[in-house]
Amino acid sequence: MSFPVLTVEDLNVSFKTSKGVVKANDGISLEVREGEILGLIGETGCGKTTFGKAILRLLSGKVKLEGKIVYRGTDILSLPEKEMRRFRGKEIGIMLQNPSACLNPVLSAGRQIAEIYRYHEGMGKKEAEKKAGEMLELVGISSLRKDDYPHQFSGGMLQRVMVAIGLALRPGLLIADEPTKGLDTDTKLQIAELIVGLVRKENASLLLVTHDLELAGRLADRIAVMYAGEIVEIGKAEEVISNPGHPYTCDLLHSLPGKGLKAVSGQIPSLVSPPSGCRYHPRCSCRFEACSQVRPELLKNAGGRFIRCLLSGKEWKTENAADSPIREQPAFSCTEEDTWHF
Ligand SMILES: Nc1ncnc2c1ncn2[C@@H]1O[C@H](COP(=O)(O)OP(=O)(O)OP(=O)(O)O)[C@@H](O)[C@H]1O
Ligand code: NI
Repeated sequence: MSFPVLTVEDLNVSFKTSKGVVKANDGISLEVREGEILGLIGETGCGKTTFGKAILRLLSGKVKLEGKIVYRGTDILSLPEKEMRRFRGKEIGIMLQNPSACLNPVLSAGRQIAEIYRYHEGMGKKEAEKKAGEMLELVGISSLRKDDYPHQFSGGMLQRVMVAIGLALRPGLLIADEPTKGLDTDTKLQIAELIVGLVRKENASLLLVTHDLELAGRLADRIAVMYAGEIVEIGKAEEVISNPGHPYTCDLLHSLPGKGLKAVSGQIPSLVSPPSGCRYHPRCSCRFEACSQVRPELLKNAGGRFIRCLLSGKEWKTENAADSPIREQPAFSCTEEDTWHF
């Protein structure tokens, strides 16, 4: 098994807001391994972008970060800001959501890429522009368009520019936050395949943040499922998709167009005061009494899958019966006859 390049341990991220403290990431632990594509999925507001940005310390506002983030031996949370600026893009690249907001509207695409080489690698103007042109070609844009401004590109083309920026310094890990959002189906797949192809060619790793489970199922090696600031399941992509271990993953699968389009019922929970016990219990069709009282841990099962659900644990306890399990529950199983394939 390949070794982890990024290890996140017990990451807590909270924002102080007028409505209270938002715990956007609550005890997240996961690793991204060398050469792997890890899909991070979950509904809107569950904390995916917060997680991606926390890795590169890009969060702003009244934010508190606790835990450990280590990339190839570098403890990111204790790097001085000056070193952090060198680290971003060079060691870990990031493509943030919404290219038109990330790109500078008054600089040409080529110039924005060239600036990266000038800043990080001290290249002269000519050389940096030549490299920028090569990078554009690599992502499928003619270098003849290097002097075009962001508004002259289509949505798909702008995403290609973002890919060029994210990979300009050949980082070992790329974080791509919803890189296909707002694109039509064909373009979506083209962009996702472009990113995956380039990452694989470099033997780099990819953290693919998306709420598109189908895309993650198709392209990722492993999938991590997030719910209300927590990871509820991590496992091999084909296993998570063919046999979801958490009721939430199962419900997400049923919400896909080809699988019934049954939206996950109930409300997305508040991250200021999340539900007690298992955070998914108010929406879970498999819940039993203990689910509202006992907070399940993320436990590894015999198949190497991590699942945070009382139904997948062998024994569980409630506050009232601290010493003995009240009863054994059958393991959760997703009620779907045909198997899932992407
Ligand atoms: N700078 C901030 N200040 C205050 N709250 C924030 C900030 N950034 C994010 N949040 C809150 O943290 C929670 C998680 O947001 P986040 O953007 O990480 O979710 P997400 O899973 O990426 O959602 P989406 O799929 O919509 O992009 C939300 O409740 C959001 O309102
Ligand atoms: Ni997001």
